[in-house]
Amino acid sequence: MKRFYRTMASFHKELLVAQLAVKRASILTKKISDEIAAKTTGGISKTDKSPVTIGDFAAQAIVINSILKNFPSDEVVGEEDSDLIRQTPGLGQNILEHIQNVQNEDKFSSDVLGELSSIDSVCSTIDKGDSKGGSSGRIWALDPIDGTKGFLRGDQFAVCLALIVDGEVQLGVIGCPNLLVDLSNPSGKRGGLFSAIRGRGSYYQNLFEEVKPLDDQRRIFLNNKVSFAEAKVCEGVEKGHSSHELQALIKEDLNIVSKSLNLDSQVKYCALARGDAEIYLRLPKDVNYQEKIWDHAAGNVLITEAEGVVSDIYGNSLDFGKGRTLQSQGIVASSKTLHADIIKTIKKIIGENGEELQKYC
Ligand SMILES: Nc1ncnc2c1ncn2[C@@H]1O[C@H](COP(=O)(O)OS(=O)(=O)O)[C@@H](OP(=O)(O)O)[C@H]1O
Ligand SMILES: [Mg+2]
Ligand SMILES: [Mg+2]
Ligand SMILES: [Mg+2]
Repeated sequence: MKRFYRTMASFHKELLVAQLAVKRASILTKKISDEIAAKTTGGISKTDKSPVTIGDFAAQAIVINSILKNFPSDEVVGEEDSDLIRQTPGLGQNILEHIQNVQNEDKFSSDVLGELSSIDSVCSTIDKGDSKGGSSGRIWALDPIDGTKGFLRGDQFAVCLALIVDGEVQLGVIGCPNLLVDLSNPSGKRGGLFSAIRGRGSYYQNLFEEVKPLDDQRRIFLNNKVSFAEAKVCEGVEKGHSSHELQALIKEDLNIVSKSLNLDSQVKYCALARGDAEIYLRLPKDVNYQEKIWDHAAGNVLITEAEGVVSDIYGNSLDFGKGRTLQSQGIVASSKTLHADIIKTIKKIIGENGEELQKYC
């Protein structure tokens, strides 16, 4: 019965809510990103020393409020919590002001998304992202700003939202406020909205235009006609998030000659899905690091629905039903035609079961 429900589900309402909420959060974060680029604002450190900004908190509040207004029984796995806001004088007021500004600017979406009007409701909404995840029920995975380090540099970042049903990602929406519409035109327009529904395909439209029905958006695919000699690779920017050393060895072994595209956040998945590159390598920098589900859920369905493949570094598909983390190592996403050879090369370098992996971490 569950399987029947899944194949019949269209997720139309979920998609509309997700797209409008991601767009609203993207307008807000883009404004802050531009202020950061102009050096008028900055970030704060969490207890684990990773960065967080008013943008992360405000975006999480907006998106969770929108989801729970429409689907009150759903759960959310969100990256942030409100502890720091409650401990820092003035922070809550600052976040609320940003939220209210975007609600005014984006007023016509308020019928669907609702509005937040107090610091208390902002904090309690952020804390509703505390689901433990798991393999049953409807659970949204939210990264309000993925690539916070990129965001703080004025580079790439993304607002990422996915719906996981019974452990399987069914829908993903990613807003990329700083992504060029055309990578070959650096002074051109920016802003991409990427959406995918399992069984329906992956789609793209300009982020800052009115959200269109899927059929009026551009259907996108990975480039499946490219050899390693022509292939372009996406890698992260931060050397602490993936092993650039090991990635260089893999590229060398596969005779990949083109210069990598270094992009923060799930924008890497979006670049592949749009055909800007064919391979995404994320080899672990720490053997014990567990990737978070919100860092990969939306990108996962975007790639598979664009006729690509995503796996861990051993070629196994990713399991989004294990909790708040993926209990696997690293990520390899690529065109179908290239994936098996990439995994073969990785195993040749690190060993069939990663016996040599530690050397590169
Ligand atoms: N050690 C380690 N290994 C792997 N990943 C880590 C690690 N530490 C942090 N993170 C997560 O990386 C998320 C950002 O990933 P990016 O793809 O933007 O990184 S990068 O492009 O390589 O710089 C980042 O997400 P955000 O916090 O949302 O920015 C983290 O969840
Ligand atoms: Mg973070
Ligand atoms: Mg992230
Ligand atoms: Mg984040």
